[in-house]
Amino acid sequence: MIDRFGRPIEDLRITLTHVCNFKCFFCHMEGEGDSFYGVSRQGIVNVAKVSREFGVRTIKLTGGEPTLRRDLFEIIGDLSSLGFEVSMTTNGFLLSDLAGKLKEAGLSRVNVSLHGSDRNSFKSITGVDGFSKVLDGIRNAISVGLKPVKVNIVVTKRNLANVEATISLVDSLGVDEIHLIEMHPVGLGKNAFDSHVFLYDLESKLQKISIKKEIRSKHMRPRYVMPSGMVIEVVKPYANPLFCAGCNRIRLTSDGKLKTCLYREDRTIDISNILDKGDIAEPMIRSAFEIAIAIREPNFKYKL
Ligand SMILES: Nc1nc2c(ncn2[C@@H]2O[C@H](COP(=O)(O)OP(=O)(O)OP(=O)(O)O)[C@@H](O)[C@H]2O)c(=O)[nH]1
Ligand code: SF4
Ligand code: SF4
Repeated sequence: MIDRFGRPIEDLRITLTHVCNFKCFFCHMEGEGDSFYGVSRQGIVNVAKVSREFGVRTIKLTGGEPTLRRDLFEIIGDLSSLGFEVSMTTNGFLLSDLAGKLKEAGLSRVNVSLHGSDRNSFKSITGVDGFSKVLDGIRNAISVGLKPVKVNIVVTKRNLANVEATISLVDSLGVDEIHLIEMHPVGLGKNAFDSHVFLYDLESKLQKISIKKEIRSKHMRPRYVMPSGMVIEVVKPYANPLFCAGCNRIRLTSDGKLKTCLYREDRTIDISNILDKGDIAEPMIRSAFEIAIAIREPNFKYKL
């Protein structure tokens, strides 16, 4: 089903928890408030089932750090048996132990964040001495057959100087794709732009060394195919009307709201009280989806 701006809803992004074992200075917590533990397993299943009727086919699990959610394997199992492609975005700290079990549970693919090319740069951004553990996690994700394995690099003034080294390192690990991400100036108050970097310069370098350019329908993201075959996707989500024009997602927040846009607190529908309430849950969730599609709009728009 499409919204008033011709955009289908195909992807459900679920915040499983706000708990995290890292302290990245740019963390936007999916633009949500302070609820720590996400909605119940049954509530998630109910929302997912209804979302299928509206066209959702893929589910992204996020946080906080989703691997800290105790019933993660059960939730992945439920969602993949409903026929969804289930992927997860993680900081990778626990992946060296968990990748095999996640794959067995039904996870298709994984995005792992790696914001530095060495122990110190990694620690200065995440607040945790976890560089080699995350590298092990990435290697393990590849070896158990999660595919594609993508690595997220949020580019800021703190790591700009070693982004190219991080890209080379990631390429040498055999990763399928990199997301080069422009920092969201969200939730950082008046310091929001202190560390912000535009990606134009990096992108023009990629353009020169790539062997092919593609545009992904999701968020109209440009993708550059490197000589090794690895793809680098440039994610410029802020003040980018093209990005919003290709937005195909809806969110379930950790406190049980359907959220139509990352940036819009006023475009949410609170379904926390009915999410797992037996027979009334599904019809009520269905109405919430209808409302969500009716009020959904691109956050950044061209003014013609
Ligand atoms: N504005 C905005 N930014 C988003 C949205 N979804 C993802 N992003 C940005 O994209 C980055 C990468 O997100 P991921 O969760 O790793 O991946 P994904 O965007 O779901 O994409 P795939 O896994 O490639 O399908 C995030 O850190 C955000 O900066 C969205 O709906 N709106
Ligand atoms: S790992 Fe993700 S959720 Fe955790 S602090 Fe960093 S950006 Fe936030
Ligand atoms: S409409 Fe909102 S959620 Fe969608 S891409 Fe734009 S800012 Fe992100």
